[in-house]
Amino acid sequence: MASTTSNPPSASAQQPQPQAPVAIICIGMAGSGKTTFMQRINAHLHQHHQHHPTTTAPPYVLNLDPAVRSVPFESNIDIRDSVNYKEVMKQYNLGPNGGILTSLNLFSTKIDQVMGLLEKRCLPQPASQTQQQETKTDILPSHILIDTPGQIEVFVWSASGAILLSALASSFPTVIAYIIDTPRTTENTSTFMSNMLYAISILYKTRLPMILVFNKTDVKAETDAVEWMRDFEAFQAALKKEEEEHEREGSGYMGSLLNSMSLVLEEFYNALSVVGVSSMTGVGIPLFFDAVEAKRAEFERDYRPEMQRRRADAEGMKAEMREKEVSRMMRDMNVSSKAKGTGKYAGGRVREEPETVSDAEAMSEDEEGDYEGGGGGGGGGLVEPDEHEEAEPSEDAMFEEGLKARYEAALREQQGGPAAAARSADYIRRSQG
Ligand SMILES: Nc1nc2c(ncn2[C@@H]2O[C@H](COP(=O)(O)OP(=O)(O)OP(=O)(O)O)[C@@H](O)[C@H]2O)c(=O)[nH]1
Repeated sequence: MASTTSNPPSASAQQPQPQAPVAIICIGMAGSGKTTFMQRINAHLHQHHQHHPTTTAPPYVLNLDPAVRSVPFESNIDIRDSVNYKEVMKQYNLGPNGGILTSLNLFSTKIDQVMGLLEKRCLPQPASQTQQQETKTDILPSHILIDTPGQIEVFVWSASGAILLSALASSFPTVIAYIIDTPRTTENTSTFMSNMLYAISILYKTRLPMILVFNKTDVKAETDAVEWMRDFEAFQAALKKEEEEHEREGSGYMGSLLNSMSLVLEEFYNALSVVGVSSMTGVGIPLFFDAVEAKRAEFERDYRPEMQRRRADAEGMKAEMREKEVSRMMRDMNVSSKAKGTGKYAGGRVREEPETVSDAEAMSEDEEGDYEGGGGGGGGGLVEPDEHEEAEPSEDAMFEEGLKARYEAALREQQGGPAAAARSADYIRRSQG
């Protein structure tokens, strides 16, 4: 397991300024201590900045919890500045969760502005702009801290959450800090397992590197949790002990499920960094920043190429569809060229255009004679009306219509280039009326 609990104290202070700051998204169940943790890491980075004012910048902070009454830290971007959660609840007649979700949806429609601001403040600007501000020596923040609503599912499983996360991860190395209330989670093995399964679902949904932050270690150390993760036999022993202590009826099913889960989850545990912290006292915070640095490297190494691959796949699928359209058009054009004289229809009659009124009259008389059938009239030139000839005009019309539709479709496909995020944002904007 990639536990960082035995790592040396933070080296982040001595590290050179990275190109792009790492975005730390704090996710945790209500009461896990997420906000206190945010406050603590924010204070840690501010303190670091005070010690190295010429080489470091304070973190850039975002609050995405619309329902929080007051945050004990200053945010550079606060969802509450653009969305009034209470008003949203009233206006849309929603409960607390619906209010948070709708507020996030409304906020995500501003994702372009948010990202524009973030990139302006946290990424090196093009030379022309920096030259204009030559007098200022801009030191960029090395961390972007993001607080999220305690209603995890509202953030992680909503379209707006996905939009915000994917927009962030496409501009910055992004890491999830999953905050866990250690005393509560290690109360028993089933609570522990439930929390781990929840963390897994977040990991697989967001597909971002994750650090498990066992908080409140001043109340209870994270050692039990770490042992249960490292050694499934230790977990199974704890489970057995619980069963004996409580003489649980029908615990056989639960017991064997938890046993099996502990084996299955080994792979998942290996992918995680684990740190024990106390947001109250600050113990373990430097270790957390070490874990962030490790995850930043992991993001660049594994996640970014994977993200780019997924994007290329999506683009590839679009290109494949376009390719199919083109080949269908080419096939149709081939048929058309045959129809116009190179294929089996080439022998068909080609109607000459009349040049004068008398020509036209003569031609129409000829035609009448032709189509009247019977042996009379026309002297030797009588031709049976060709079925194809009858069908030809409508086939042409159909072809042209189909071609037009396909051109339009191809055009739409080409113009449908905006990022999925922007499209979804637009969808949300429209659905909000
Ligand atoms: N002893 C101890 N208490 C903590 C620690 N971190 C947070 N708490 C307490 O846990 C409670 C919840 O903390 P919050 O930071 O409000 O938790 P939250 O996850 O942001 O909660 P929501 O705002 O409801 O999402 C508060 O009473 C904190 O004082 C810690 O490290 N040690």
